Amino acid sequence: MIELKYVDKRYPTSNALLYINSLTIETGEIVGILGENGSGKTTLLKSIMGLGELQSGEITIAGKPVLDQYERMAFITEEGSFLPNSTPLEYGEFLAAFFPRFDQPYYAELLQRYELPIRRAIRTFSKGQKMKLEMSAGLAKRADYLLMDEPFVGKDVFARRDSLKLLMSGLRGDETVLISTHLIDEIENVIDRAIVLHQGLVRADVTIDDLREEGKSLTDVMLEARQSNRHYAD
Ligand SMILES: Nc1ncnc2c1ncn2[C@@H]1O[C@H](COP(=O)(O)OP(=O)(O)OP(=O)(O)O)[C@@H](O)[C@H]1O
Repeated sequence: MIELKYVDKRYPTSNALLYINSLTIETGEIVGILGENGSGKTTLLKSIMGLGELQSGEITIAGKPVLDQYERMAFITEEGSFLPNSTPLEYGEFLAAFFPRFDQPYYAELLQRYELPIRRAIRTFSKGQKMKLEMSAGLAKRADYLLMDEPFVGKDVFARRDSLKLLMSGLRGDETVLISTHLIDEIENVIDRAIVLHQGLVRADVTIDDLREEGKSLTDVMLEARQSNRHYAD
């Protein structure tokens, strides 16, 4: 379970803020973090990962501070956490040294499944190949908490479907997953719950089951979140 209480995050060089009074993500939930550019998605994921200091508030993972749970977490971002001059093989060795749970046979299996050249420097990979590598590494960490920041951005529709399939087929099923994305249509059938941020505040928090019962789509929720902001701003 991920719990945020009175989280206040600001940057010294901008007016941007993230403020979350109370938010609980249950174990095993797959949650979409949605919102316009600059709404705070990355800031939220980074804060949960313990990257950057909070002004106030507390974030716990299974009741413990984030930094105590680091080896149970994987952060998958478009920027990539790999070492560009290394090869996938070297990167795997590096990860195995740092993450006791790192599953090298599974990593090798994923690299093979995605036909990645294991002995070539990662910097020479295409964007799609880098993302597949990043996801393979993230999944092979056998993490309990997977945080993914815009994993599908900049990819053509086929690469996006591939990435989504890779993600879903690689899960054990009991992981807690947070995915920030702008791809509402792609994600709707994958997530259990959607959290919509706007200007650093949670504007909507809905389960997909409830949405379906109400006959609404995620696009409707996004629009409502934006309109509620207009009233708020007025
Ligand atoms: N290091 C930083 N220093 C100053 N301001 C920052 C920093 N990082 C983010 N911000 C600001 O915080 C706000 C939220 O940014 P964030 O990257 O969390 O948004 P996002 O929802 O992930 O956006 P996008 O969809 O464009 O990736 C923005 O106004 C951004 O300019």
